[in-house]
Amino acid sequence: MDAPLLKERERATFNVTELIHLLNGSEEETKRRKELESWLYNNPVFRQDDRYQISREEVYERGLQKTRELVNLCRRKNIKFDSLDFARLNISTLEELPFFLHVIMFIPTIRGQGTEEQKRKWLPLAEDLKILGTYAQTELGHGTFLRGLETKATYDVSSREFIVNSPTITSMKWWPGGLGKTCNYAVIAAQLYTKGKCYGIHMFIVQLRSLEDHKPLPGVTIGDIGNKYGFHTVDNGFLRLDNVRIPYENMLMRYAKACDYIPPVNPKINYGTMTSIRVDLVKDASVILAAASTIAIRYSAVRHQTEIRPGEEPPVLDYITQQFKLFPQIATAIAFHFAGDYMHRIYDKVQSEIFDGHLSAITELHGISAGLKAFTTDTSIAGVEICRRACGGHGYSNASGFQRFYENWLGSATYEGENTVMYLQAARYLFKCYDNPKEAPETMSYLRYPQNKMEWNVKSADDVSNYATLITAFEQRALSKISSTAKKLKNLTHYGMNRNDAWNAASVDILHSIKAHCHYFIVKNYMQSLNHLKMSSPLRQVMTAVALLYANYGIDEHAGDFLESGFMNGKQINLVRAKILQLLKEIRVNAVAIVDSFDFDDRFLRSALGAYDGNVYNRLFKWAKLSPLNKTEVHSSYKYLRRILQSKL
Ligand SMILES: CCCCCCCC/C=C\CCCC(=O)SCCNC(=O)CCNC(=O)[C@H](O)C(C)(C)COP(=O)(O)OP(=O)(O)OC[C@H]1O[C@@H](n2cnc3c(N)ncnc32)[C@H](O)[C@@H]1OP(=O)(O)O
Ligand SMILES: Cc1cc2nc3c(=O)[nH]c(=O)nc-3n(C[C@H](O)[C@H](O)[C@H](O)COP(=O)(O)OP(=O)(O)OC[C@H]3O[C@@H](n4cnc5c(N)ncnc54)[C@H](O)[C@@H]3O)c2cc1C
Repeated sequence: MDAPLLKERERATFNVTELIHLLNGSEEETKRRKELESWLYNNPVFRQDDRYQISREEVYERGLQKTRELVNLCRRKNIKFDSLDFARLNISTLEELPFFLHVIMFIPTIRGQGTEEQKRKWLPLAEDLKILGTYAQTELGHGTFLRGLETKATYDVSSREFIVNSPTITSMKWWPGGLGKTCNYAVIAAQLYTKGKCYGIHMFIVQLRSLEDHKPLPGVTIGDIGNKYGFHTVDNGFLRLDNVRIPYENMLMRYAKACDYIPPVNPKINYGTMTSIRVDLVKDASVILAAASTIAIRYSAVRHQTEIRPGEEPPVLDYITQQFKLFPQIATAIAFHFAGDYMHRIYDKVQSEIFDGHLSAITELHGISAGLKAFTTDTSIAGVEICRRACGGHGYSNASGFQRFYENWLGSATYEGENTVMYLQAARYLFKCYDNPKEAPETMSYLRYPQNKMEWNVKSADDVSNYATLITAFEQRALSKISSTAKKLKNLTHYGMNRNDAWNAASVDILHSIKAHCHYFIVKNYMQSLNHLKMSSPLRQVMTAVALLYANYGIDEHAGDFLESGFMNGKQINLVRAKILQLLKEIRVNAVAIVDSFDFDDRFLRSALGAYDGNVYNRLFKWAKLSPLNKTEVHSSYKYLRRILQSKL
């Protein structure tokens, strides 16, 4: 163990194990998670970290090898795909496997939208991996605008079949994970046509490849869409269907019937699978940012550079600017951890209502999950990059471990709902509640009260250490944005603009409003979660400092909003900034211990900079020697170099 990290750990003022169990939910949860991880990481197939030295094809092949090992493990240990245990295993693999769409979207869509008969037929096949499916909704021409999707499923009454067709090049399915080479089935989103009338998007189970030799079936043109920023193990694919016939029973009909069409009670119930992933992405944002913070903090405690006082080369973690970069990332990761817990609670509650036939809450769930998905993924993507940059040159090396997180996580601003679109969807719900405050859910209860002007009763740095005053600050900032935007929308329509054009004209203000609302919700949920949790006083002192940092940092980051709302003045902003510096100093002694509490296995981080023992430089050198260029002392391309060296200019 590198001495600096040892010293850092000895200085901690709280019990790391207590925080590990708190973040995991309990000691039993911690034990179970570590047991699952050990099964995974003790398998050499999962220890391959030479992924940047092999080709895309080899990376894909490794992905299938890992899939095989994961599936065998699940079978040996009787771990079901819809279990919490599998979810833990999945995040430990960073869900990079070619078949993960099968688990996170194909099966859930059948489970959520199939009739009992359809579930009896398809779920055993899917859960036993007799078939491998993906979720094929996005097309070359449309990903966001689902009502604009062009794939057609036309009901042929005479044969009791659907004819599924890609009428144009833009109607080709494009992006679905595992579609290119892995999956032999898909749930296809298509416009349902019956008796000459279009009834909108419905989901259809379509076989794409032979179960005998995996060759594409007649009428199916299919393949990989090529290299991307990340998810190199995943064969995101394209699919063109040329009048492929499927049985009537292959349309998922829990909520709608095709023959003599019966519409779903709420047409958006077909969008339910996307909502479930958005809910997961909130917690994933916490995991990704916590992993990046772990790497950056441990490295910053080991990396000594330049001088504060002559003759002393301190760990870069002693620089206040380094603390100002990194400690808010730790705080954000914990804030999003609690937001993810909240999202899962709400999701489970609404899901049980839906299964009882009450669909009213799906709009609220959509409004909340769309906003938090956008807010937490945007923020965590930026946070990972802050962590990487804080590690200087070695942060730029693949040996740092950042690229694996960053390249996969970058996509979260786009997949499962492009973030701007998700913000605007959440805003649509927020402004509806603003106009009808009595219908506002608990997360928007502040809209119910008269918007009386308030001033922040803050006179000293101590006042910005009070959860209630901080929550009020974020509430007033959000209210100020929402009410001024609502006024703008009203004026636009008052002077003759129609509602849609007014919405578009005010959409930048609308974006600011929903982001302010999400920020308020995260702060409030974070602080209320800590208040409800039992913990020792040393740990509560640390967690309080981190939560206060999250809130005060948020005020400083958006000071203009808080001043514009008239709720705060310049003097109070300076009190906030003073508080931030005081909190950085307070957190410094525990920084390494806090990231130790995230409890990431080195084999998950795969980082020469963030390994638990802090043995950075030997790990960097060992990693560099793996470079394919170092297989020989003189590279075979020397022949070109020699000509360059011998050529005359
Ligand atoms: C690295 C570690 C972790 C990695 C983890 C990786 C996991 C995932 C990785 C990859 C998988 C990615 C899979 C995909 O990307 S699948 C495809 C995702 N696609 C989308 O999300 C499409 C986004 N577009 C839409 O959802 C819709 O087009 C829309 C933007 C919502 C608009 O829909 P529409 O035009 O029909 O609706 P309107 O705007 O006219 O009206 C909105 C009303 O509908 C209600 N609504 C909309 N969506 C929903 C929903 N999902 N649930 C419930 N209700 C919904 C909305 O509330 C409005 O209701 P109102 O009452 O106001 O009319
Ligand atoms: C890694 C990855 C994996 C994926 N996996 C799958 C999968 O398994 N299955 C699947 O079906 N799809 C998948 N997708 C596709 C993904 O869901 C879509 O790319 C996503 O929904 C965005 O749609 P789009 O590409 O059409 O973007 P667009 O909507 O075309 O976005 C382009 C720009 O237009 C803006 N814009 C669009 N509409 C509006 C609006 N109404 N108001 C304001 N601005 C707007 C957006 O903000 C954005 O800036 C995946 C994508 C990625 C990157």
